[in-house]
Amino acid sequence: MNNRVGVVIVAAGRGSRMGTQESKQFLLLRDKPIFIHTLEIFAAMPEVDEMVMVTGAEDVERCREWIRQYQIEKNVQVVAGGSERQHSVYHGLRHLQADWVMVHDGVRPLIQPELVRSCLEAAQRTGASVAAVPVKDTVKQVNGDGIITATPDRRSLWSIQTPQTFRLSDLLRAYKEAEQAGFLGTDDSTLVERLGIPVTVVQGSYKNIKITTPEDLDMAALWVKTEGEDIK
Ligand SMILES: Nc1ccn([C@@H]2O[C@H](COP(=O)(O)OP(=O)(O)OP(=O)(O)O)[C@@H](O)[C@H]2O)c(=O)n1
Ligand SMILES: C[C@](O)(CO)[C@H](O)COP(=O)(O)O
Repeated sequence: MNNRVGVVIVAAGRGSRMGTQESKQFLLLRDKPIFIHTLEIFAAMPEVDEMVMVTGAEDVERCREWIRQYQIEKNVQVVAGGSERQHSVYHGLRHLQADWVMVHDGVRPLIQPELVRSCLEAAQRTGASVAAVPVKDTVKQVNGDGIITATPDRRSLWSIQTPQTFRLSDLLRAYKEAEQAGFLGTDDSTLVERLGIPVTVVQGSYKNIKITTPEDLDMAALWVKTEGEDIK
């Protein structure tokens, strides 16, 4: 069966909104670097056949060392990324031979294996999937003068997370076409949507946060799995 699953973990950003000197993916969450929590979840899953981690060129060696130190269960290729998330993902994809690819942010360490499995199952059933949660707040569109111009119907709005799961061939084509068109998106799905491929939304978790600003790290520290205690 052609169902081999590859995972690309992107962790090549600078974390400018976190405001720390150290890139946020290397900050300690409880006792270990954020990205190690993320790798451990995917590496422990039998469904995952290949793993690639993308990081800054200057961080490749220390990431390999951390991966050895924390005895990550699977072989993880560590490769250099680019100046935008989109470039980093594209670099990572080129190192996979799998049939399916799950792209996940290294700074979403609270991902749970059950959600990863739901995303994979949905993608293999429908062709493509993203994890997402319904928006809880009222969302406004605001113009450059700070004036509200529209209030979209919240019932159709979802906050998009990762994992984002696709056929590797579709995602490579989406990335190639976006690059040729000079199109830059903030997630992987946007590039696949441009090809007219339907993408299924999988109900994610409000705890699957992207650690972006300092208060996110505080929340994650409260929620992170500790000995004998689950974060669900
Ligand atoms: N050139 C980049 C930019 C981002 N990412 C990764 O994409 C994920 C989501 O990006 P974001 O939270 O925006 O991270 P940063 O770009 O690091 O944050 P900021 O925008 O605050 O600088 C992170 O795991 C980040 O490391 C990446 O691999 N390569
Ligand atoms: C892919 C993503 O996690 C979906 O929410 C997100 O778009 C990437 O982070 P950024 O802050 O938009 O760069």
